[in-house]
Amino acid sequence: MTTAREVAYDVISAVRTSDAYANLLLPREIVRAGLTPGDAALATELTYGTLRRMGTYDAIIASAAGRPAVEIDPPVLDALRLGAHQVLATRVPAHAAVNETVELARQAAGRKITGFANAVMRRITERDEAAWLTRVEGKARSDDERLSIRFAHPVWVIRALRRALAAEDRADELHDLLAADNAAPQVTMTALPGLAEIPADAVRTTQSPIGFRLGGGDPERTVTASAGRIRVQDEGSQLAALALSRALPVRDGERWLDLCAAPGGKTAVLAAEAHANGAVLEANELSPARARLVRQSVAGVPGEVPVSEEDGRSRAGKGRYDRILVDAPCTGLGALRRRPESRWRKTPSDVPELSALQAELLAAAVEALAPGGIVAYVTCSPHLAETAGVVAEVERQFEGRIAQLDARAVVASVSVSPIDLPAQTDGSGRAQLWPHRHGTDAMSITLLQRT
Ligand SMILES: C[S@@+](CC[C@H](N)C(=O)[O-])C[C@H]1O[C@@H](n2cnc3c(N)ncnc32)[C@H](O)[C@@H]1O
Repeated sequence: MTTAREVAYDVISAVRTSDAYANLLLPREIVRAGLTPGDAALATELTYGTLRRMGTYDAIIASAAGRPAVEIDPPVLDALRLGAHQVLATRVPAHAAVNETVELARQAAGRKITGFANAVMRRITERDEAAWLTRVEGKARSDDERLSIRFAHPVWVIRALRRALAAEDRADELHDLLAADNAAPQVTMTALPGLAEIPADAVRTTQSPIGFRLGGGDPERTVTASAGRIRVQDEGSQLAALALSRALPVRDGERWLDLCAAPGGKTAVLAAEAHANGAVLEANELSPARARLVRQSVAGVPGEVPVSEEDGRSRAGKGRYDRILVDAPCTGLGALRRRPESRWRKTPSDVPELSALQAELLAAAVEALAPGGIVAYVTCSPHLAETAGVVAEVERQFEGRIAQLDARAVVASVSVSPIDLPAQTDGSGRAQLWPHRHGTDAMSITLLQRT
């Protein structure tokens, strides 16, 4: 029988050895192991917690082992990371965590490693997390490196997040943001507008008018029972889709396009909004496998949403549209809570490549707008190169032909209760959502209108 710890270990190993995504692999492994709901929750906490805080644990393990983490045999290091997480951040009894870790290390690397694994784990149990942090932070060479160890974010990500907060004069919120990135997000759901009701016993979200959280029970069961009209979706994604559909009153017969649609969460909201307001929606997704997810996502909405499988840069110009969503491929630095390993995988060199593609997708969308049409440029990254930088470049390209709408005012008008969206120091209308401030992914929303 496979235990919760073994499932967590296998997923953590697969993330390292085969670039697996924990959020996709873990649910499959939980089913395969036949874990009870309690053990499934434990496996999830252990996997996500260990992967998120890996940088911190590596510094602690290195100190306890007296050698850099990179010099430890990787399968053994994975076991120690999982062990450190249990000892320092969960209520798993220390002796159980030590024994299990030594056993995992033995299975991975043989008997000869048990003495080492045992010694490192015992040393880790000698201090609590706060004492370890004080000790390992003392070795940092800069303030950013200290933050990097304490909050388990790479230094370049910390700098990018600080700059994005400073762009709205809120750099003092950096610690809150980094802490929020390390907490498990609550499961938020959406009832597609006009097609499903928010359950009476649910807690409504305070910003999105179509969002809620279940008081208890299984979200998947609610989704299935609704025939796809209730979906799991971050509240920020709900606001981003509504910012486009509700920016201006909808005229009958408007044509809408979702240019980078998969897996289709925002497509489903747009499809429901289009259906309710007499507009027609088309969707597009480059990856055929992911385009299938988009088709599934709109299955619960009456009417047809054709889904093409093309490069958005050439697809956009095949029509004239009144509203286009460009929810562009991005670094995902705004969704670190959800994808625990991603912060360690992304590199600064991903940014220029992605921002070049983002600018091309946005330019193609602007080109395809009918007069008066609007494009919502959305990223689940707050990195300024992917947000303000891309928009500034496209504004230069289309000078005199596009105007920026006040996305902050639109999001505020959609929001159920007052929402804290400070002005951007660049004077733009961009709305930036944050995990620590809004409880959402860090979505950036810009609205551009063709004049
Ligand atoms: C951020 S995701 C979109 C999320 C989606 N809007 C949702 O809410 O579920 C970006 C998508 O763009 C797709 N993509 C990447 N390059 C593309 C391109 N050149 N043209 C169209 N889609 C692209 C990716 O496969 C990915 O599915």
